[in-house]
Order: sequence, then C-alpha cells, then structure tokens
Amino acid sequence: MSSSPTSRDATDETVPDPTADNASASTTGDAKRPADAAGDGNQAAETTQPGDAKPPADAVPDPVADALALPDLDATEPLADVSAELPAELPAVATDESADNQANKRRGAAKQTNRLTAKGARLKMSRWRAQLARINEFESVLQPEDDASLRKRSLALRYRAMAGEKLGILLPEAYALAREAGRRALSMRHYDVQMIGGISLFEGHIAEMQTGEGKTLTATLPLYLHSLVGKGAHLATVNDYLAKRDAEWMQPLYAMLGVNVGIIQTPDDQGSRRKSYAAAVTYGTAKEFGFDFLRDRLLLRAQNRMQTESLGDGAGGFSGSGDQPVMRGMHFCLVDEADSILIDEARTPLIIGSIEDNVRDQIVETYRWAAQHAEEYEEDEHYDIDNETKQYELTARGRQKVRSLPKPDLVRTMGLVDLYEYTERAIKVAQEFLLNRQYVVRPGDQGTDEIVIVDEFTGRLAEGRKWRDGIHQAIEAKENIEISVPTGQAARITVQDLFLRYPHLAGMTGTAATSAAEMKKIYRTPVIRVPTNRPPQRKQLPDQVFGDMLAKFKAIVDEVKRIHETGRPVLIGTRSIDKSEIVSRLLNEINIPHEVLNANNVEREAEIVSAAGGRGKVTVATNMAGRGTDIKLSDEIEALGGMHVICTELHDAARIDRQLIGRCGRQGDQGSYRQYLSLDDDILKVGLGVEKAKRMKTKGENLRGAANQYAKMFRKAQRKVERKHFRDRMVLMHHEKERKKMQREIGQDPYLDTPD
Ligand SMILES: Nc1ncnc2c1ncn2[C@@H]1O[C@H](COP(=O)(O)OP(=O)(O)OP(=O)(O)O)[C@@H](O)[C@H]1O
Repeated sequence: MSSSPTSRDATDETVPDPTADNASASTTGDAKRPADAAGDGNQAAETTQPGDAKPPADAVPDPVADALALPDLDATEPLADVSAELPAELPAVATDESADNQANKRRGAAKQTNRLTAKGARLKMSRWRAQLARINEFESVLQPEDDASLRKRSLALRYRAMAGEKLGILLPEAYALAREAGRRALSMRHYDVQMIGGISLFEGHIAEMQTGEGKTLTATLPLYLHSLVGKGAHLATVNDYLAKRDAEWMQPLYAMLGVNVGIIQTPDDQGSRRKSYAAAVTYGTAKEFGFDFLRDRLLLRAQNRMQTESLGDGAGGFSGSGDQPVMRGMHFCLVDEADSILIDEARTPLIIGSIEDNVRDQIVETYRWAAQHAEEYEEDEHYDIDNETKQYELTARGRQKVRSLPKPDLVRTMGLVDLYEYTERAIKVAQEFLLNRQYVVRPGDQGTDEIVIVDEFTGRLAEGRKWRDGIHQAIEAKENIEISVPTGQAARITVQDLFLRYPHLAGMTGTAATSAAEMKKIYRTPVIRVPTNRPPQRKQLPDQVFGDMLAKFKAIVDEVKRIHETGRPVLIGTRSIDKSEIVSRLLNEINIPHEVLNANNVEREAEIVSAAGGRGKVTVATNMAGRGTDIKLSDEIEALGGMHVICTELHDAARIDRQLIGRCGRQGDQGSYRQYLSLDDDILKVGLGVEKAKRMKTKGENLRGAANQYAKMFRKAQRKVERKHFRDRMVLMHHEKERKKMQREIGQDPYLDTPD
C-alpha cells in the first residue's frame, strides 16, 4: 500500500522551525537558496510575479528561509490506491456553466501547480521569500508616515486594482500596509511566517498553520488585497460566534485602511444582510453564505417568472418594489477551519423547505407506531443487517409481524411497502442511534424538546442540522417528542458546490496535512504547511494499548493522578459525551477535582477553557475542545512542563486527533501528549471489519496489562477508515455531478429543481 499523507503526521518534533520573527533583517536572503528565485511560471497569471525577484545575496542568517525549505504538501503522494478505484472523471462538480468555467480555470492552473516537484516547491518558496523582502522594503517607508497617509495609500491601491492592475503586483505594498495597520491598530505586527501564509492564501492554497499561530490576523492579508477590486471578499467560518468575534477583533486594522467590514449572523434580516455583503470584507458562516445564495436564486427565479408571466398576459410589468438579492456575487472566499468546512461538511446539503405536506398527520402517526414496536423485532429472526451497506432488511417473518401488529386508523391507510420501510428505519434507529452519543434531547425554541445532533468531528452540537431519509424523524419518534414535519425542498446546495462557485478560493486550518490529497482533488487547492513562528516543543509519549475500555480508562486515570500531582494541567479528550462522563466518574472516585466540557454545557465553555491551563487543572472534554479555544499557560506552568493532553481513543479522521493534541504546545509552549487505545475501540469495527474486530475484542477480554504491540494496527485501521470515507465522498460527488448534468440538459436548475 502506498504511503498516505497521514504518514507525515507525526512531525511535531521533526519540522525545522524558524526562531522568533526577525523583522526585516530576516528576509534579506540566504546564500544557500538558489539565486534564481524567479516566478516558477506555474501559477495562475494574476498571481505570477515578474522574474526579477532575485534575493539579495546577503549572508544574514535567515531562519524563515530555513523553515521554508519544508516540503510542500502539494507534492504529497496522493492516496493512489483510493483514486484508482474511482470513476474516471470525477472532479468536475461545478454545476452551471459559469461555475464550470471557474472550476476549470482553477483546475487548469492547479494541474500545472500539482506537477511541482520538490524543486518546484522550493522555487515557489523562494519566490514568496522574495515577495516578503519587498514587503519589508515597503514597511520601512510606511512606518514614519501618519495614519492619514496610510489610508491615502490604501485608496490609491483600490483605484489601481479597480482599473485592472493585477493584484499580484499590488501585493507587496498592500501586505505591508496591512502589517503596519495591524501594528498600529491592534499592536500585532504580522510575523514573517504569517506573511508567507498570507501570500500562499492569495495564491489559492490551503495554509496549514498550527493552532495558536494566528490565523485570524493572517486572514486579513488576502481579504484586504482581494477586497481592493470592489467585488467583496468573504471569510467563511464554522459558527456565528467565531464570525463575529474575528470580524470585531480585526475591525480596527481594516478601519485604518479605509475598509469596511460586514458580519452576517443567523438572525439577520434581508436588509442587514444586504448591507453586510455590500461591505468590502464580509465575515460569516459557510451555512449562511449558502442559504443567502439559495434565497437569492429563488428570488431571481421568481422575479424572472414574474417578468415573463406579466409580459405574457400583458399586465403591468416587472415591479421594482420587490426584494433585491442580498449577495453581490462571489469573488474570493477564505475558508477558516478548512478541513472542517471543506471536508467534513462538504456533503452537508443546505436546504430551504417548500410547501407543507398534507399527509403530514399520517406520516407522523406512522413514525410513532413504528418506533413503539421497534424493540420487538429480533435480529436474524425478523430482520437482517447488511454489514457492508448497514441496511436493515425485514425477513419474511418480520414482514408478517408488521402486517399482524395492531394499527391506528391513520397507519392502516398507509401502503404496506411504506410500513416495512418505516419499521426497518425504526429498528435501525433503535439499534444504532444512541442518546448522548450521536444526539442529545434538549428544550427547543418553540417550547418543545428537540433532537440535536452531536457532531462526531467537532464534539459540538450541530445546530440546525438534521439526519436525512427520515432518520431524524424516526429518532424524534423514539424519544417521543414532537416530530418535525418533512417540508419538501424548494432549493438545495451542498457546502462543496457553494465553495466551488468562488473563482478564488483559499483556506486555513490547523490540520490539513491528512486531507491534502482530497483538498487538491476536489477543490484544486494545494495544501501548504506554514512553519511555526517559534519551534514547537510538544513531546509525544508512546501509545498505550489495553484489552478493554475499562482497563484503558483506569490507566488513564492513573496517569492523570500522576501528572496532576506535579501541578501540570491535564486535558483528556473523549470521542463522545457518555465517555466523557465515564472518565468523570472515575476521576470522582479518586477525588480529583475536574471540569467536564461537552455539548451539554456549551454555555460554560469560555469559562472552562480559560481556566484549563491553570495549575493542577484537569479538564475532560469531547473534541469540542479541539478548536477555536486558546488555552493560555502561565510562566509557572511552562516551567513545570506545560499542559499534558490524553487522547482516549482514535477518531475516524487523524486530523481530529491532531486538533486535540494541538491544544498543548501552542506557540512554542512546552507540552506533551499520549494516545490511549483498547482492543474494543470503535475504530477497529470499521477499520478491520466486524469479524476481525470481534476477534480482537475477545482477545482483549483475556488480556492483563498493556498490549502495546497492537498500536500500529490502530493507526492502520484509522487510515482504512479515512480512505473509506474519502471514497464514499468521491462516489457521492460523482453521482451529484451526473444528476446536475442531466438536470441542466433538460433545462432545470440543479439548485432549485431538487428531488426530495
Ligand atoms: N503577529 C502577532 N503578534 C502578536 N500576537 C499574535 C500575533 N499573531 C497572533 N497572535 C496571538 O496569538 C493568539 C492566537 O491567535 P489566533 O486565535 O488567531 O490563533 P489560531 O491560529 O486561530 O488558533 P486556533 O487554531 O486555536 O483557532 C492570539 O492570542 C493572538 O493575539
């Protein structure tokens, strides 16, 4: 099997790192670099710099330059064994002509970029380094100038950009201006590595920046530059809170450059959305950008129809009083937490509902009836499970049982085939969907309880998201709460399609390395690893494998106790809410005070996180703690060895594990982490197959003490799961593409004429 990008994963200690930012002196060249730092000629035209970029042959040691000799994840070996099994021409998923063209353009440029060898990657890096040198030259000119003249310069850049000058030419001055504005308005001067990250983003990369390296500040660079052409620059993040927090935090920087910022929040009305999109830079969530796109499209179609209808019947004409779209096109989008949005959320459909279903009562009643009886069916006797597809199918006896069960009137009028389907779904839900693992029940806005999905990847509640194919309603029936009415679909877009519509796309993340191949294949955005500002000092302790979950948790609690006694803070990450509660109980038994952070107590998140780095603190958390949270350490804790992170189980994707690990050793802090595993872990079921997983579980039951010789098997299983998910996503993408192609051929709109 070819090595997958995950094999690059354990690089914390091996990555060459720059020392602290060295201001302009650090950028003046490095005798070891190739003298020819001209553009590599492989970039899209707009971003190519003229070939005059020879770095001055100055012998000042250049830590940034050394760090930039890092491998470009561009050149990462793709998951060859996976793509080989895919349908021949997968990636073109753009869904109308213009989007097709945009994607093709990006693809064309990216195809060449992908051919970059390690040498090509080095050339790219030297070109960026040369740009950094030019930025630094501008910086020394800007520093003595007053605020008003900074703004004047910014305005001049805007005129030049609007007049058609290439943004790549304007980049050095624009980036120097943003850096100077950051220094003055926020007391944060972009580090050299952040400038490099910013250049890579402008050139359409996914920049992998370690947690705590300052993605928020880095984002201002490409957003400001792209905003200059006057078509809007969007920053898409994962939730309203982060969109608002980041926009407000960076606002003084933009203000100093005469750039206004808009923020989209879920409750906003059309008027305020329109205003926010009219701003030069707009912060919002991927979800809201998607819904606004759909609403605008529905509106435009309605207005077009009005126009033709009114022409047809000769009455009136198109009235200008109607609504206007809120967006003003899609030009550049920078996706924060790119792995989460572009990979995990990629297939999530955003759906705007249409008409009420008039057979609603009958449907609701049938869900309830099926749920009431679900537990009465026995595996093998009444139903079979296909291990591959996870389909539940009633046997002849099972169907007979369905027919013979008593039914209320409304259910009796339902077709038999439907009754079988409702029953199969109810059994599946009873067997596989567990309260406080995949979902929670909590009071909703309407005063009734609701099901909220717990996102496996983020550990957070996935607000507003619903399972498809009736699963969500079947769970509501199982929990005996109000069943949400299926509404049909008026318009639908997937997160992936949304971002493929932007002609300029880039992303930032702490953990993209393991999805580099997928990012490149789907979005044509090469992944680049940006070096850290200070060398990381995080230590990986050897994996520990145990026979079963209980033995593992006991060992974990012992480790917590040992480290807790030294005063170092400990963070324990679990895969689900119920497991976080088991760990919590075990800690209570040995009287270790601790906090539990999971989707059930989000409201205390900020408070818990802000204290998590304190002396003797122990925090148990689902992978909610994996992102957007800055755990600060005092000098005292730093001297003790920093924070210790315990990972209690492997997640389906290695990058989720990396996020948790990233909570320690931030920005060059001290820290350590250890992975615990047990032979009954969930990852083995999917990774090894049910039979083999069962055998391992039995082996585990007879095991005493640790069995660390199995550690490799877990990583292998994880890679298999990752490949399986990747393959599933690619196959789905292919089917979607085919569907859209067919719809276009018969004159339908693939976003509005959606099958339910
Ligand atoms: N150039 C800079 N100068 C001074 N402080 C900085 C600079 N860049 C970032 N910081 C500080 O680093 C911290 C982390 O920044 P930020 O939250 O943007 O990191 P991040 O990369 O988004 O982390 P995460 O992955 O956890 O979300 C912040 O407290 C910020 O003030």
